[in-house]
Amino acid sequence: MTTKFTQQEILPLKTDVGALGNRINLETRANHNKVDKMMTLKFALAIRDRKIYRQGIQMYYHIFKAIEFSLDREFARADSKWAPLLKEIWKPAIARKDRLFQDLLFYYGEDESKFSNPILQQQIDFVSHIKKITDTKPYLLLAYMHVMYLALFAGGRLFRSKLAHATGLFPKVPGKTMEEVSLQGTNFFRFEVEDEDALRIAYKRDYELNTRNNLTEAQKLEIIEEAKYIFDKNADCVKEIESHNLKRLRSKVSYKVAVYGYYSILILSILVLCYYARRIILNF
Ligand code: HEM
Repeated sequence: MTTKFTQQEILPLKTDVGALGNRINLETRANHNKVDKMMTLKFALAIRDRKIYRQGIQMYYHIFKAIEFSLDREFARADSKWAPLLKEIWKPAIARKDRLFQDLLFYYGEDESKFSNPILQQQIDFVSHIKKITDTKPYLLLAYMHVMYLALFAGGRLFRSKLAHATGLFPKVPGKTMEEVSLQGTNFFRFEVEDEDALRIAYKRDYELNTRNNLTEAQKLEIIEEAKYIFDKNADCVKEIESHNLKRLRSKVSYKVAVYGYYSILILSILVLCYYARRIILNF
């Protein structure tokens, strides 16, 4: 992509409250701030531990896979009223499912069976919600197309710069530099285009052009409500990963306590037995 757009020419000003994207941002500010604070903390931990990091991107794999499945399903419907509008906005370079798949293969040692289906309940519920709700109301995909994909150009960029310095995340691979290895595990945050900003602006422009006059006010309000739900579900899924890890850690600790406890009691009993046996023998 070579075209350079100037932001002022193409995009609605942030103060333009008629633009659906701006309305979503305004109405979800509190939800965004909550998820932003939570994820900044969790991300700092995740990039120190490969296992936690891959759980995080696995969650996003399932979410983006469900969105892109639902988009493709709509595009394939010959009689779809919404497919032409959605196609005007959608850009194949923005798709994330396949890139996350590549990252996950890297982190799970090429074993697809370890991540192909969600196992945590919040993720299972969110995925089934996305597929179901967009089946009957395809225009709700517009909430996902704004919230999930534009996040990549804002918070996603911050994540990418932090990832570049997260050397502990990447394994040492003989014959490869750390930079080469890190490229294999960070496809999610990169776009295969010449000019990433041009992609973002074209996407936002087409979103605005196609949503301003082609939706009823009631549909716009539903999209805004769905956007709030998306932020809240993101937070729920992150919280669930944390409590899942805590549970596993606790069960490991209690297992150790149980095992060590058993051996300690055994050794103590042997010592007590020896002590009394010695006393009995000495008394004879
Ligand atoms: C550590 C986590 C995050 C940080 C630091 C962060 C940061 C940011 C920043 C700096 C902006 C630009 C604000 C502006 O231009 O006025 C932004 C916008 C945005 N973020 Fe986040 N964000 C985070 C997480 C998320 C998540 C998890 C989502 C979605 C689930 C999200 C969705 C969005 C959206 C939709 C926008 C508006 C983009 C646009 O209109 O172009 N963010 N974020």
